Amino acid sequence: MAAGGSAGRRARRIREEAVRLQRLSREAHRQAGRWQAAGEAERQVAATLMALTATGWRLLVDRRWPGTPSANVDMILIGPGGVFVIDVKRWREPPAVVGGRLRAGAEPRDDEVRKLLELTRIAEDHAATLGMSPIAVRPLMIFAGHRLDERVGHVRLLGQKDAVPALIAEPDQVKPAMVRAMSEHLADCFPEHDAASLDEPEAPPAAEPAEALFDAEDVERVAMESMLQAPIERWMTFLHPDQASLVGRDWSGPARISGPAGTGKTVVGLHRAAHLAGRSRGRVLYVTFANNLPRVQCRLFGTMAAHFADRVEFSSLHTWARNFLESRGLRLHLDAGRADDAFSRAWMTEGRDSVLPEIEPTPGYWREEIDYVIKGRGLTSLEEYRAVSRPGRRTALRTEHREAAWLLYEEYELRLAERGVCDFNDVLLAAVGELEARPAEPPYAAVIVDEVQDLTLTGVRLLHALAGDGPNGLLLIGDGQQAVYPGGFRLADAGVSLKGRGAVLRTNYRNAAAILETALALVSDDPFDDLEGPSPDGRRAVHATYHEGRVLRADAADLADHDRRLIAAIGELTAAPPGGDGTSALAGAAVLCRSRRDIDHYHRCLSRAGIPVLRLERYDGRPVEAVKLGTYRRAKGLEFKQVFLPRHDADLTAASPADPAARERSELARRQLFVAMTRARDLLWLGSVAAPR
Ligand SMILES: Nc1ncnc2c1ncn2[C@@H]1O[C@H](COP(=O)(O)OP(=O)(O)OP(=O)(O)O)[C@@H](O)[C@H]1O
Repeated sequence: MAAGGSAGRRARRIREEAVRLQRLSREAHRQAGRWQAAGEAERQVAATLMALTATGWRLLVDRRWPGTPSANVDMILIGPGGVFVIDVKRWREPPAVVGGRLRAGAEPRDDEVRKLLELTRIAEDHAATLGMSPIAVRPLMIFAGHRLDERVGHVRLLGQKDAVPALIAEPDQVKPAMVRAMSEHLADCFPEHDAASLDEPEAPPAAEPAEALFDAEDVERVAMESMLQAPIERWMTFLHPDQASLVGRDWSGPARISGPAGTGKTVVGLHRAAHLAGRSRGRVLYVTFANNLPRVQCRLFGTMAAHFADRVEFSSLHTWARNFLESRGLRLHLDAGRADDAFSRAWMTEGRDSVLPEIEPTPGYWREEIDYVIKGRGLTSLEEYRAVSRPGRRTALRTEHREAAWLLYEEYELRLAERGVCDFNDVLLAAVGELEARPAEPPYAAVIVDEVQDLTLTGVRLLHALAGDGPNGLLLIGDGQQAVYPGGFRLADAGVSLKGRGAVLRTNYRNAAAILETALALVSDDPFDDLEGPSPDGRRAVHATYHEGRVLRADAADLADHDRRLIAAIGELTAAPPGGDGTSALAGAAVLCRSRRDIDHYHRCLSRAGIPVLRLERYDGRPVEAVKLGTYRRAKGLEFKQVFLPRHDADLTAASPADPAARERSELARRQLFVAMTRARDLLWLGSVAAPR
């Protein structure tokens, strides 16, 4: 059957549905005549909304405001699009939003907005006990006799005729069973208001309204628009009650959410960003270390809370710092390539022939010492460096090693200066300095930091300076077991005091049980640093919820055999039937590699086999008919249905306990592999090449 034929049928169905809804609203208006206490405006609005009950919505009318003797809430509407706390207005003057404030003609109506927000908060708290995220509970004012579709802050303002089309256009977020459970729950929490209820005994039917309560064409238009849109990724309205309570919790100062991989930390962070945006006038900053993650998170956030999309800023830490400096007229010449060159030269003159190779011959180790310990902590003198403890680094350094590392650092700085360039740490250090001298204006209402374990101490200091110690200002989300960079600090070093404001999530929602077990077994003996203190080993209490899935191992004789098997395994996906969103299984697949060299190699292999590839640098979370390709580090915070890890064990060497630097290296390699493994939901493919005899 031609596509046009089925689209035509769907369009006809939409038109019939719109006309049916309109007919139902007239019917409902007659029934609303029984609702004696209400005025005609409420009756008309109730009738308008009652038409939606034919499509799975439920309407509670004139309910008591819990805890008050006589205050009421006009309506609560519960449906696939969420929960709406509704205030009906009958203003003679047209409503208008001027300078972000609601007015009736010239008169400000801030109190009415405030009252509705207060009521919405109560509804949020009640909805959260069933696990509904506060962002799915929305305040709505409906204006009888006026046409508009605007917002004042979090509150949506709709004309009576605009309400049904707008509500139908809301993406489906709540399943029918949950609509039923939620409406029964809210009906208990908001009891019927004294005399008035839709179930009152029969009264004379109200006269037919002079004109239709809404236009069938409007409903038809939005339904058509949503049909034509790309499939909207389902987002989560329902959280586990533990997660929901974290989203709405009031913290008196900086707080932390931790928990093993896949336990919904980011989901809580995103819902909390929306929640805080709804409760404050300022902007919320959502920061991560990785460069590509903000793009993915921003898109996800846009689908789950479009009404706050312009209030939450997603950025990587370095991009934020550079933009901030630029906004202050400060331009640093960041050049990672020339900084690498400066370090290589410094190593030749001050490192290679020093005492440092006794401890660790690879220059990369000492570059990390500078990046994460010396500059990463913002140390400014050898005295400080001599005294500092180095959490996360296993190798103990004696005084002569610290002196040699400091000399190497000074040489590196000199070479950077000669070249007129700076490195990433310089950007953060400059931003901290600038922020301390002249605080951000306007300040953010809140700063949420995801994957905090990958930041340096300077990075955390910067964000702490930005958010301050105020209530709900700073939220740090992360998991030390997933650190893919060498550590180097504790939160206390950054002056961040959590004072018990922390929560640990323990239910994994992402990985099939077999995948989670394999990943946890890899790191179970490795101690790790969790920003607040060390953890003696990697065994952690975590419950799997998702059981369908498997781990496939391909033990190949040589690299050519290995790569053939990889391509064959990916090829099988292309043969699988398309998923519900119409994309093939390829869209959910990722090949993750240990190094950039491997990336180039596998890009060539995949392309030669005719398999489309999308590099993670360009991925924004949208389903694309291509295998995603990137390093373990780039895959931080992401997830895929199928994850392929070619030559996954090539870096996993057994380190002798007598060689702490080698131990540190192999622990880091295992943590990175652990992160890559825990990106997989349903299938984890582990390729190995047998060692030559
Ligand atoms: N209450 C829940 N019910 C069902 N699925 C959930 C729930 N909470 C989170 N998820 C899903 O679990 C997956 C992992 O969530 P998320 O990415 O937030 O975890 P995370 O702890 O940040 O993971 P990581 O630390 O590994 O990056 C996502 O697909 C998310 O949609």
